[in-house]
Amino acid sequence: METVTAETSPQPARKHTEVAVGVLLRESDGALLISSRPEGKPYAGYWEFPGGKLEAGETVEQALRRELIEELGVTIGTAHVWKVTEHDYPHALVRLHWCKVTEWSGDFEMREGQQMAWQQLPLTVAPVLPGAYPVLQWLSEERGLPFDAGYYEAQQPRD
Ligand SMILES: Nc1nc2c([nH]c(=O)n2[C@@H]2O[C@H](COP(=O)(O)OP(=O)(O)OP(=O)(O)O)[C@@H](O)[C@H]2O)c(=O)[nH]1
Repeated sequence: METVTAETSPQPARKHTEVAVGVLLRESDGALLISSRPEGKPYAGYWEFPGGKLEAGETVEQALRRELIEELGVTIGTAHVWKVTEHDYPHALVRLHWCKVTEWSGDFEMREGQQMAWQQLPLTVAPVLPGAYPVLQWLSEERGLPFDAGYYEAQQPRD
């Protein structure tokens, strides 16, 4: 009888987790809103763009609007998907739907005990979630700024 080992047995395809992410841009100076991941989540303390997973039946825009109310207390205006990326983490295979957001109302409140920062590029907060690097690269290119993934990699915690 053939022995099937963990290495040779077929792996079921991993299902994508769909995530809506907002790139909030401040009109006065083009700063980006970055927030830290709350305690209790994978990658707690890492900096990311605010957002979260789509719930059943939601569009990306609906999920993003809900998440930003839940996390930050602000209600966004219209949001359209700008880019879509994928990232394979040990805890999940995520598909990130990135939306630029220039209009919102309400005062920022850190409803999950996280921190937020308005930042120019390159970011000075660390560490940053690796799944956000492609967007940092595109935003840098739009602004005619260099992008160096090594700068962000060097700030990742080591085992
Ligand atoms: N919000 C956000 N998530 C990101 C970014 N980059 C990135 O790889 N992700 C990944 O996308 C997933 C988002 O899930 P989440 O845990 O923040 O979502 P959520 O708030 O709905 O979580 P929960 O319902 O499990 O509490 C995580 O696996 C996270 O690692 C980013 O810039 N922003």
